[in-house]
Amino acid sequence: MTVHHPRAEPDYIPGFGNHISTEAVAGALPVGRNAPQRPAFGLYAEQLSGTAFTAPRHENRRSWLYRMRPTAEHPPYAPYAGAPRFAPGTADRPLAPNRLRWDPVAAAPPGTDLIDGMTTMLANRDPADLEGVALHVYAASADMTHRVFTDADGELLFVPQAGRLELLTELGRIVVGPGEIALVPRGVRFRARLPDGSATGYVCENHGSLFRLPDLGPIGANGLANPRDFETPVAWFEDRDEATEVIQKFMGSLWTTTLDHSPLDVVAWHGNLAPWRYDLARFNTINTVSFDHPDPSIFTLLTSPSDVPGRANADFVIFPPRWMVAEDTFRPPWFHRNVMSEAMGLITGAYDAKAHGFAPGGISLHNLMAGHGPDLASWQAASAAELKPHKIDGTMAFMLESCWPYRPTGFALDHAQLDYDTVWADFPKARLP
Ligand SMILES: O=C(O)Cc1cc(O)ccc1O
Ligand SMILES: [Fe+2]
Repeated sequence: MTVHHPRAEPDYIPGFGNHISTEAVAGALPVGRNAPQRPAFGLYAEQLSGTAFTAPRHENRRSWLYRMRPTAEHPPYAPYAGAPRFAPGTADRPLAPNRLRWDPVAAAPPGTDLIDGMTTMLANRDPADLEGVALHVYAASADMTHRVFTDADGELLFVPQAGRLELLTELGRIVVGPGEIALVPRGVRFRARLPDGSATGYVCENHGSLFRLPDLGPIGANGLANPRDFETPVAWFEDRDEATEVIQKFMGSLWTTTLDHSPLDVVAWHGNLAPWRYDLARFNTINTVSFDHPDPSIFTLLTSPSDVPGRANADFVIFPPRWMVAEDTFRPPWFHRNVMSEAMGLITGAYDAKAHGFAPGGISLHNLMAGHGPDLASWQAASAAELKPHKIDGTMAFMLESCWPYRPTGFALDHAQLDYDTVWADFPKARLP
């Protein structure tokens, strides 16, 4: 399919991982081959690989880009001195087995763009391992104008909490707001504009195998996130011969170089490695209609498998509005200890296991084997509740669950809530007969 796109607003092509062909200028895409001797208009053909060349066909992801200048044409990168809270490395202190929770980060001072407004909170594994994830939060108040960002360390999953982001990427433009998510593949350059003047949210950075839709097993062929609800932008480019800084995250550090043009100059592309956005309201939530609280894997939207079957490098899980109907059941999340490590964020509303202290924009961390579950107030309320059908509404939380324990950054350790353990204090002792 070739999509021509003359309109000013971004346009999108539906489907997850599809093979797409899109050109912003008619005739820019070669027909029947990827690298003709002379691409149309003097464009440069460039392959962007998201998986190894030899990955099995069903996992193989790559796109061919037709651009005004090759990416290879750039001066050396030097260390970037800005964004002091972005990718500083995790704290060089023993990792305590404590549960941690954070309030939302403060609003951005004026003039803070998305990159300088990023704060890395949690990370596991080294990006060079090609495994693990990091969780960042952002608070931005200014557009990125003459600079772009690219992450060699992994794909970026944006989870806006307030304010929309317009992501102008090499492969097209995406507008994403609270209640939606967007993914920018590893290595794709982009800049972010703020249509609402400011924006806060989360970024899940995945160093491991690409996020994919989970297998559905006995659920069947449909359900959870359906492939057709993912939207990939059509080709778009800017022809701008102005100095443009490129900030790159590479092996856990930030680097900078400056081009004499915008690298968002991809006039056409084809392939199955591309950015996308997804509206969380499209998630087909499945849950019990009898009794007991199912494992939260029932809410998996995306999974990044590890080499161990069934043990995810990272699962991106959401807790959407839903009816609770279970009979003779303690309905909120149960008390548990998990071999997986759980980082959570809250986009809006309240989370049913935490009556107080977990605010939209906040984060909680329950690393492997940390005892956690409902706080005292939630436990009391749910233990006494009349079990009629009840709609949990106006809420959206997410979990980035990983088989690798998370390490907080120094900033995160220094800003954690001091009293989180007390939410599980003073549970009444069981009374035996
Ligand atoms: O800890 C949490 O709040 C996340 C979670 C939710 C749930 O419904 C079951 C298990 C679980 O870890
Ligand atoms: Fe949990």
